[in-house]
Amino acid sequence: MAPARVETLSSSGLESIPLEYVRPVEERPTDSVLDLTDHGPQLPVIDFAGWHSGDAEERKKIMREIAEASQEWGAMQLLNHGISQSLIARLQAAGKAFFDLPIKDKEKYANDSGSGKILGYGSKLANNASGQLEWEDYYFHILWPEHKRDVANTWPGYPSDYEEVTVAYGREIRKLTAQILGALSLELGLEEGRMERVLGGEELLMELKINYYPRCPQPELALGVEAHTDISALTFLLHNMVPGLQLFHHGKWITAKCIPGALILQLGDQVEIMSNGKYSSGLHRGLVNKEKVRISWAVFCCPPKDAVIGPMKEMVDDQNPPLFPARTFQEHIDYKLFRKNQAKEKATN
Ligand SMILES: Oc1cc(O)c2c(c1)O[C@H](c1ccc(O)c(O)c1)[C@@H](O)[C@H]2O
Ligand SMILES: O=C(O)CCC(=O)C(=O)O
Repeated sequence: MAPARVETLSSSGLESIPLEYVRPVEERPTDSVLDLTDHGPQLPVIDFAGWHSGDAEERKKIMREIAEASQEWGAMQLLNHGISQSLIARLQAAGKAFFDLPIKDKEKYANDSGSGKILGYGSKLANNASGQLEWEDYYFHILWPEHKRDVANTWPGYPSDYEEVTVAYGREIRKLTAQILGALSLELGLEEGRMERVLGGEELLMELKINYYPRCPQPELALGVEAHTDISALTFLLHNMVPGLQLFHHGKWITAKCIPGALILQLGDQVEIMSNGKYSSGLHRGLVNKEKVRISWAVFCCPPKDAVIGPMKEMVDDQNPPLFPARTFQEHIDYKLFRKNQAKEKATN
């Protein structure tokens, strides 16, 4: 049976959400997500404008800021990242046009996430004992490299420019990925191309997940995405200027400000593992609200599934023993997304 779409629930006019969406008390959002008046700590904002200026000092300053944000927050907002705002606007218009289709048309692209087939249109299935669900529907497909994307069978066929704009956006994100991995490598005292090579070089994989968070009648009880760290190496995130992303920082959930033109960069587990904990994979979650639909576009940059990722040898010595076991990316996915071999992992970690 096809899982219930959150959009169907939302548009049915119900006043209270089904029990599966009610989070345990300790997970519920306590602060109002729309209260952005707090003058407390905020996600670092890094201006990338000087990166291409040819000024070596300017580039060093940006690299330092990226490394500091990666240690302190595991996330940052990037301004003047080099991706044109018109391309971003077209990408977002295409994704929104797809989700604006009637549900029956989107169902033609439905995935089978219960069998581990997550490509296509889907909604989260419970993968834990408590059976908790997230208040979102999504579309998930491979973006890069070209030979791994099956546009005809796994990408939205509507709107007609979806493929053109999404491919163009993927190309830009791939360039930015190389720049960020270069900065992170140099800041660890490594050669610029080191981390990109470990992550597969030309075979580095990028996946796009469009998160669609319908209006929720009881946002104080639900979560759009539950608290997690990304399994990827890097995640680049765009959104439709509706607040909702929260980062866990020094024991507190901080709502990311919506900054026009900014791209949010989230560090994932693979970078934390490779750097042996020098960089951190930021814990984050997504809230929902009563008034507005929220949409976000996450590009997950990952190693190929069979790549074995562990702490890089330069990061390990007598004073810095390995903090993580080496394992294939597929093993990491199975453990974190599908909770396979959990008992074994618990016993060995
Ligand atoms: O490469 C990644 C990195 C991630 O951080 C995630 C991902 C893939 O996929 C998750 C996902 C997508 C679709 C589903 O049906 C899932 O059960 C999980 C995604 O949410 C994310 O954490
Ligand atoms: O929508 C967001 O802001 C966060 C999305 C996210 O964390 C995810 O898709 O893994």
